[in-house]
Amino acid sequence: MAYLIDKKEGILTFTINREEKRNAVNDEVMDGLKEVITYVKDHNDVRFLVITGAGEKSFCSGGDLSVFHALETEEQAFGMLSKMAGILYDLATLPVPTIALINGTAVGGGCEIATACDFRLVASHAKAGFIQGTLAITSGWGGGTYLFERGLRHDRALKMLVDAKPYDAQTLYEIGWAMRVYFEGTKEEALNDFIEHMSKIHPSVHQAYKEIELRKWRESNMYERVMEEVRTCAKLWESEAHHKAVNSFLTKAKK
Ligand SMILES: CC[C@@H](C(=O)O)C(=O)SCCNC(=O)CCNC(=O)[C@H](O)C(C)(C)COP(=O)(O)OP(=O)(O)OC[C@H]1O[C@@H](n2cnc3c(N)ncnc32)[C@H](O)[C@@H]1OP(=O)(O)O
Repeated sequence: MAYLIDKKEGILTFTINREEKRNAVNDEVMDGLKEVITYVKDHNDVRFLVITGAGEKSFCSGGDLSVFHALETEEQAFGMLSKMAGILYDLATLPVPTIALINGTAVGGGCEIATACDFRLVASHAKAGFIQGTLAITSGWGGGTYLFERGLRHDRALKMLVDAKPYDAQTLYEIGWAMRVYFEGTKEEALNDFIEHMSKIHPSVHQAYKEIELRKWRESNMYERVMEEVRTCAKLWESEAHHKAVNSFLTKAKK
């Protein structure tokens, strides 16, 4: 199975389970993520939604290029990008705190998933970056739009996007993208430590604080802004430069 779902004591954990592909996102992962988000929306027994990746190497390496490389035109790319952008918008607007438990490398769309979450807990060996620029595209799942909403200094957020390279955990903490870096123990221990105090607060309080942020997003047309980001990426997607870069990654991997 491309993903695992676990629910214990109000913590719903979604694990991308494609270690051999560095937890790249395919349609099955997208559909699984949609399923858990819908569950959280429709039930009141979830206090925290946690997203993580299987193994220690990777949180998520973004879209599965071996699958999505088949999408050639702007229109075809828009279909895939807008599907995942819609899922991440639903994730970002959930009424419960969401936590990206970053157990390893988070690049491309993986960095977007993490940025759509409220909190980013990062393993000290992990790296993260919006590497889409190296493929001659921008972020296309809304991640750029979320990054500018996450309170990082504007120059740091913009640099992270235009650098298009993975940053180490210390740098991610210094620029304000990572909330905490964990150095020892398991990721589960790091998570438990992180939510210990929050768990004691009544869920209605968490919900009320999240609503404050969501009100601001609705007023500033957040959904429309995310979809504009998707359109921009879809336009770049059909360029020769993009297809050449992806082809080069896929053929390099096979050598
Ligand atoms: C499509 C949406 C778009 C968006 O809107 O954001 C994106 O997500 S674009 C970004 C797509 N992602 C990438 O470009 C990252 C590609 N991967 C890597 O750079 C590296 O794999 C890594 C994540 C830094 C890990 O490096 P390493 O540990 O050295 O592993 P390998 O490179 O050897 O990979 C092992 C294995 O996994 C396959 N793989 C990795 N990432 C992807 C991917 N995103 N899509 C498909 N396959 C991927 C890689 O090809 C290797 O496969 P095999 O050769 O068959 O073992």
